[in-house]
Amino acid sequence: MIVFNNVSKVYPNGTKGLQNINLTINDGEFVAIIGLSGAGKSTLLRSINRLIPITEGDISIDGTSVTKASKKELRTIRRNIGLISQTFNLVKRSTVQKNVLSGRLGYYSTFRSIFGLFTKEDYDKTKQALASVGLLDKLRSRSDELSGGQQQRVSIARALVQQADTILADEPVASLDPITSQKVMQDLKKINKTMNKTIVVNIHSVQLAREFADRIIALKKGEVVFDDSSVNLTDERLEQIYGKAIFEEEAEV
Ligand SMILES: Nc1ncnc2c1ncn2[C@@H]1O[C@H](COP(=O)(O)OP(=O)(O)OP(=O)(O)O)[C@@H](O)[C@H]1O
Repeated sequence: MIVFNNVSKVYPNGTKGLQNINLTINDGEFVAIIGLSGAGKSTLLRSINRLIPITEGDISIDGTSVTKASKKELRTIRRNIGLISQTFNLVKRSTVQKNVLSGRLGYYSTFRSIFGLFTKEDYDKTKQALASVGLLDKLRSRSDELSGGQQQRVSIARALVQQADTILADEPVASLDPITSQKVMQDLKKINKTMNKTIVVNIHSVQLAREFADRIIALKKGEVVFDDSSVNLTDERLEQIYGKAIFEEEAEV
């Protein structure tokens, strides 16, 4: 369970990224965060694993404060949170196998990680994870030989071998075509349902948010302006979040 308690973030230049956020994300939920560019989606998502430090309030996971965690505690917290981003963050010249294996690094001391001393179990887990995103046949391919959608699925596999309970996905489909976006979202949904992982995804597409998320949280200027089941995201609420322009844009598509 992820709990935001009166959380605010003011960037050093004075920009308010988040304003007094109170939220509870339960285990196994699939949550989409929507809102205009600059609304605070990335700030919210990246504050969960303290990639962005908050300036007020507290964020806790299963009762442990992320905000107050020591370096060592933070390492353990981060091991339990997979992060998927728009740019996939793969080592492009490395094989798919090596990229996925790197998800195991959080379990090892620096020494072992430098020398890549992985166990048979690590290799088996890598295969399983790649199979679950339909990419086992790419095990030995170089990552930059894969399409964008395949690379994103490799990054999902890396999060899976990490055996994290929570997966944060920051615009995971922003650079993918509509069909590939659907496939990646389906993979995330499958992981959510079959492995009971908590998924929090920042997404610009309201349509995909509605289709895949159980719960939608909308931000506007750093504040939560909608937090409800996807089915309750009516046109009226959408207009409050995005303004009238959203309907004009949808009509153009
Ligand atoms: N490092 C930073 N320094 C100063 N201001 C920042 C910084 N990062 C983000 N901001 C500001 O904080 C606000 C929230 O930004 P954030 O990136 O969280 O929005 P977002 O909803 O994820 O936007 P997008 O959809 O464009 O990614 C914006 O006004 C942004 O300009």
